[in-house]
Amino acid sequence: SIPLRHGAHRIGNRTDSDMAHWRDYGLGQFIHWGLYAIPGGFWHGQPVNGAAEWIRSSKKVDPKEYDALISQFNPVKYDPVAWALMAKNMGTKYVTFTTKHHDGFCLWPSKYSDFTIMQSPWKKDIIKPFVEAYNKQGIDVYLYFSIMDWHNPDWRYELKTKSDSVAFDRFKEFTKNQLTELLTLYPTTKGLWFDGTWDKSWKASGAFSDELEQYLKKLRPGLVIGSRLRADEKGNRHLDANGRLMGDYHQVWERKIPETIAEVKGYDWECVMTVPENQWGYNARWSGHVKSSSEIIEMLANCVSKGGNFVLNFGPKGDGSFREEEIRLAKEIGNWMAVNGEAIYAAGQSDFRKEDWGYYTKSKTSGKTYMVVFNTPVTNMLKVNIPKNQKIASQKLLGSKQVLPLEHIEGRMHYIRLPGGVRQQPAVIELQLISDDQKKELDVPKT
Ligand SMILES: COc1ccc([C@H]2[C@H](O)[C@H](O)[C@H](C)N2C)cc1
Repeated sequence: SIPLRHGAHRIGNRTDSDMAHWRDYGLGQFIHWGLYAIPGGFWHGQPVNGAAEWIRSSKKVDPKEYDALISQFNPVKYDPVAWALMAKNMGTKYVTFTTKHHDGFCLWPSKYSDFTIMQSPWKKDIIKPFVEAYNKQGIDVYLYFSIMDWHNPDWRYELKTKSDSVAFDRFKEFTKNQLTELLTLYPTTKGLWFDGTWDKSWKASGAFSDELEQYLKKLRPGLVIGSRLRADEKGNRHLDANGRLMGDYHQVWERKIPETIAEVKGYDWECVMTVPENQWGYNARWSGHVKSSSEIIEMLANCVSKGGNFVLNFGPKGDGSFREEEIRLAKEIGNWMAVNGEAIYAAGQSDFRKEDWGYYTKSKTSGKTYMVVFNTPVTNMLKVNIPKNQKIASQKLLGSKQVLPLEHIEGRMHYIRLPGGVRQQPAVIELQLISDDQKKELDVPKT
């Protein structure tokens, strides 16, 4: 292998309890909120193509004109307690919240910037009440932080000259100071979600990114940081020059889910997903396909069946309220999670062979296996191929606890009959399994 000083420092996944807790989340919420929510995808009354939180860049807005949005940021409907309750009712276990997106606007009172919530009419810390409200609901908080900062004059896309490097050295110091602020002001933060690290300047700063990660983890032992922060000294991201993951989990899954378990490569991972095709910040005009709760629940089960977490994004409006579609989605997902959460929470990949009707998950706590059924066959007969020396002791529909008929076909092939009827959401069947020898004991007639 290639000798690296700033590549992966660990072979395999983290084995500590903080990471085990992260693995068990199942369902998370992402929230993108900032100045971009004010224009909401429109500029001078015209819709702007691209993601709403990128409007400054995609519309090539004059920085002074864009930054002037700060004088309009007065979110009178911002209610972090209500936000946290909506997340709780959705069944959310962790939330990732934008502290600073690419535009450089800080939602916390940073001492190192003149472009923060304190210079807006709101004049109060947004992050602190958010963290308190979510933690009160038992939801862990992760902070999103964009390294790329369009507002900071020391930001560079690439380091061409000596003066570029001098400026970028100031920028790196600024970055480290802001991250220190965040971990100090919000000590219950469980992890940092980095973004804006694809440019040449950062890819040339592998050593710094490595030292920064080690510094942050020393400041907050147990902190969870994914693979979007680091570059190795050769400019590789996510995987180092030896193909090893740099970071605690794989963050490549942005609006995409691994097709096969092989693509997961055994790493911890999460998928982050938007409701419309590609809008993270509030956009007044959602065009293209908007996902239904059924589609989202299918993605959630898909991720958990492959050992990952699924994080759904919400983009509050400039005034701090949520749009109707997102409120409805949170409710519908929450209704399903209330009945079927045991198939998602502290669950992961099962050893059953994947079938067409949907996904298997396996609970790490109950040991039970779950069938999350999306595509009911016309026969209502669900194929189940039981792994070697295992037997199904019971098969019940979650929610109704109804025992379903099990028919042995041949060998390890069985059918479970799903009750007919039209369903809006996937059905979940709980399988209680026992090993063959256990079954023999059970079969021995009591003397
Ligand atoms: C260049 O393509 C990009 C760049 C950045 C993103 C940002 C989005 O603004 C959002 O913050 C997402 C999590 N992030 C990857 C998305 C696509």
